[in-house]
Amino acid sequence: MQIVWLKRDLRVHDHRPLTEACRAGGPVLIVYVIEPELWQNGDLSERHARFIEECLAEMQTEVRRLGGELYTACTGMVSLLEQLAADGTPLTLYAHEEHGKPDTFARDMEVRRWMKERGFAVHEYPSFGVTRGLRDRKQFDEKWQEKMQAPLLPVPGAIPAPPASLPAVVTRQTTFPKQLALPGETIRYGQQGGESLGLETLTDFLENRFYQYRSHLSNPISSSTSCSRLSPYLAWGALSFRRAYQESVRRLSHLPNPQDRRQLEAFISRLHWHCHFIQRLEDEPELSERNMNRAFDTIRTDWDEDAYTRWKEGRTGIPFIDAAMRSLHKTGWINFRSRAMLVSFICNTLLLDWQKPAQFLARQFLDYEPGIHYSQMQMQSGTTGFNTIRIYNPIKQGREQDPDGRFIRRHVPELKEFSSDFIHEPWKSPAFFHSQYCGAVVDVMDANRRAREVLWSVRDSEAGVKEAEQGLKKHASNSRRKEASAKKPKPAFEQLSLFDFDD
Ligand SMILES: Cc1cc2nc3c(=O)[nH]c(=O)nc-3n(C[C@H](O)[C@H](O)[C@H](O)COP(=O)(O)OP(=O)(O)OC[C@H]3O[C@@H](n4cnc5c(N)ncnc54)[C@H](O)[C@@H]3O)c2cc1C
Repeated sequence: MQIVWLKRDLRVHDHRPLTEACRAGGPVLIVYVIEPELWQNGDLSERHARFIEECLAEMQTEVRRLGGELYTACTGMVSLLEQLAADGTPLTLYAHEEHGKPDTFARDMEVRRWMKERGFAVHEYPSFGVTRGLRDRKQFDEKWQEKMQAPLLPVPGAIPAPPASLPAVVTRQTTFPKQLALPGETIRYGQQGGESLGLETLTDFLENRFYQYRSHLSNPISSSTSCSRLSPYLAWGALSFRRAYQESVRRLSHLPNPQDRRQLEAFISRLHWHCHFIQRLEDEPELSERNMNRAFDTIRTDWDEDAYTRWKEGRTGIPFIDAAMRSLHKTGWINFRSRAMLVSFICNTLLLDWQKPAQFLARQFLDYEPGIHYSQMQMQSGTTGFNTIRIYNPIKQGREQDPDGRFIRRHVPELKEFSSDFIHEPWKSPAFFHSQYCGAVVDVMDANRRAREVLWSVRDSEAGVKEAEQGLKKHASNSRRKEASAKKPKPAFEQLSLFDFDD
């Protein structure tokens, strides 16, 4: 029996495991395994499950049209394999590589061991531009290009029927069992899953929406349409990453206007970053559980549950922070700048450790992708030791990105009546005490000053510098390494310039 093990690849086009399993002949079992242990690991939530269900429902229709069947099974993967092989049926497994935290790595190793011990073959294929077992980070770009240039695979012409009898745990349902009791709520105004919506989003972006991509990247309102909004489709594999890249490059080749080209080039460079950051976690999955630069282990040892709760609930009393958090609750998406600012606030301004906030944000981001997420958490809280330390002033950010306070008024109704003069610092208004809005959890200027001292003293310490050199060697891009070796003067304690997002 050929088994196509679906993971973060919920589509039928450009799907190598599906293509190869169909070519091999014999019955094909296409299965999405809902592994309760992984779903309880703290990063996954109800909104992810809904999005996956929507992807699976559409995929099932397509698979049936081609003669096959799609199943789900709620159990551990090894347990499923045991049940499938119980009657002596030989198994062959086809899957994409998954780039996750130590738990998915451990699970994959267990599956491989189990299959090998029984003489069953496992065929694993790269998911996008990340290379498993990359020996030298300098080879990353070349290997990325190779993968991106490979031709797209068509949807199989026909999918062989599934085996006649299957264990009871395998079902045709594409919904998650209620008893999993996943954390979080469904999204009220979010994106929906499915391959056709992923493709539609790509086409719409490349035809109509990319013209202001770079210019509006950090605006909290206009970025929601000027950004591609491809992230959940890429994260759950409802859209082939290679296809997104190839179609973007094709579109670029037909753009004569340099201004338009710059916008689209900025987008394409982010597709490269996608894999660059995921490669970090692939090379060192423990980065989801500890500081990259261990010198930072000596700080952020105190915990403030009250401040953490207020941050999670969008009740810090800092309007731009609260608007970003509440918007994220409702939609499952905020732009890069807002994500970075939320992390800077909790981990730098309030000096709390990044791990609990990382898990909380993972559950909120519909596009949760472990490799990007944990690499960015470490970058934004300064714990890589080789990236610029970014300590945002959310009041200044609010004035710059939301000058008239439209975004704030939309998400923080307590401030609806405040004029633009006071919307970013409502406590300065004589009317503040009549409002229902909470007082600020911290004096941002004082707290940021303290954070700078603490973070830079660790970064500049002997241990901090030594660790940073190792991290740079192992994880930084070629351009970042060259930049460091050119011994540029250390950046001043300033806000990040708009496009200085390089690793
Ligand atoms: C703390 C933090 C956590 C993040 N967690 C995630 C996450 O879990 N999943 C995720 O997809 N992105 C994450 N990002 C990166 C980025 O914010 C989102 O990719 C982007 O906002 C998604 O919207 P979009 O698809 O419209 O992006 P666009 O700007 O249109 O970019 C297109 C694609 O490029 C990739 N990309 C864009 N920006 C980055 C970046 N800075 N680093 C790596 N890849 C990038 C994504 O795949 C994105 O879908 C995080 C950023 C921060 C600061």
